[in-house]
Amino acid sequence: MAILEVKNLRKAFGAVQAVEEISFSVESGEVFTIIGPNGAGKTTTLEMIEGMQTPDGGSISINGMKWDKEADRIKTIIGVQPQSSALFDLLTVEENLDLFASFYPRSKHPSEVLEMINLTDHRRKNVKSLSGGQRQRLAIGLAMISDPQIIFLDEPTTGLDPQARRNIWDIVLKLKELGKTTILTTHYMEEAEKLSDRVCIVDQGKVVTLDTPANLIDSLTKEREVRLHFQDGEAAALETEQVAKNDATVVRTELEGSSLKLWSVRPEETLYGVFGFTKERGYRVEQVSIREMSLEDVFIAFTGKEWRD
Ligand SMILES: Nc1ncnc2c1ncn2[C@@H]1O[C@H](COP(=O)(O)OP(=O)(O)OP(=O)(O)O)[C@@H](O)[C@H]1O
Repeated sequence: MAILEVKNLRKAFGAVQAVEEISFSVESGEVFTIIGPNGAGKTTTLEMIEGMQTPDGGSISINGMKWDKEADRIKTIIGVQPQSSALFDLLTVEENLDLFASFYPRSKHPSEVLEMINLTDHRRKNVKSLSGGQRQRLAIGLAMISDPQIIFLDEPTTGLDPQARRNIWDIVLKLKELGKTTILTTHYMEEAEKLSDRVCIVDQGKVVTLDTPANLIDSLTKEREVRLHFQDGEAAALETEQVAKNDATVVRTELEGSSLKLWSVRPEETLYGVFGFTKERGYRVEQVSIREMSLEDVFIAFTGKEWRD
């Protein structure tokens, strides 16, 4: 069942069309990730769904409810961690959670949230003494305190080191186990690929593609890059390139010194052929790799833009 439905969403700031045409629906229990270049309209889209910006056009339905009619009820089922969170620096972690819990008629017990965000041992620390990753985990905890069904996380891992990022991934996975729906934006492809049930790529205020990470990767060309490095130098690589060029599975080749790159539609078959030849000649190949396509390749293919990490 779709818990969130967004149709033909539009928003301009003066002459800037931040969101031009965004439509998607999110199923209950999904981790749904929006990625896109800087200024693509991700935050504006999230803020409209969260009720913080009014769309110029289009519709938003959250569990069948609309902002103009049932704002109070919508607020009880969503939790928001904005890109820059306002935490009370002079209060402790636990006091921040207690305070936010007091805003809601029903909330989770702060100790339960502390466990989920792995801050139980730090609960008596002042927020100002927390690390960046701990602050971000607390911000997510505050979004979770009302036990919402849908949680919005806007770039929760930006600027964090790899370990702190992984700690946040653990929280997203725990939320999924609890059957919550998570709407995420991120600048890290690895994160989108690892956590998301579906990924929506937006560019210039429009959805350019939307599917599971695996389907998006499969939708790319079937060519894979095969790399070989020859111990016997350039001549061996050159000779092998000539043979590979006549192989029907090889689409194109590139030679760089003793390294040979082959783009193949059936890498395994290509390698059988190549190794048949190198064995016959007694050439030694010291490194072989097949580069798999990633979400980053999908991003580049659909937006024509390089990804920045
Ligand atoms: N309040 C505002 N006033 C004027 N322009 C705005 C405002 N908010 C966003 N914009 C513009 O709208 C466009 C989309 O911005 P938005 O923040 O939604 O993009 P984003 O995809 O979230 O970018 P980033 O990845 O950098 O966070 C940008 O050109 C931005 O400068």
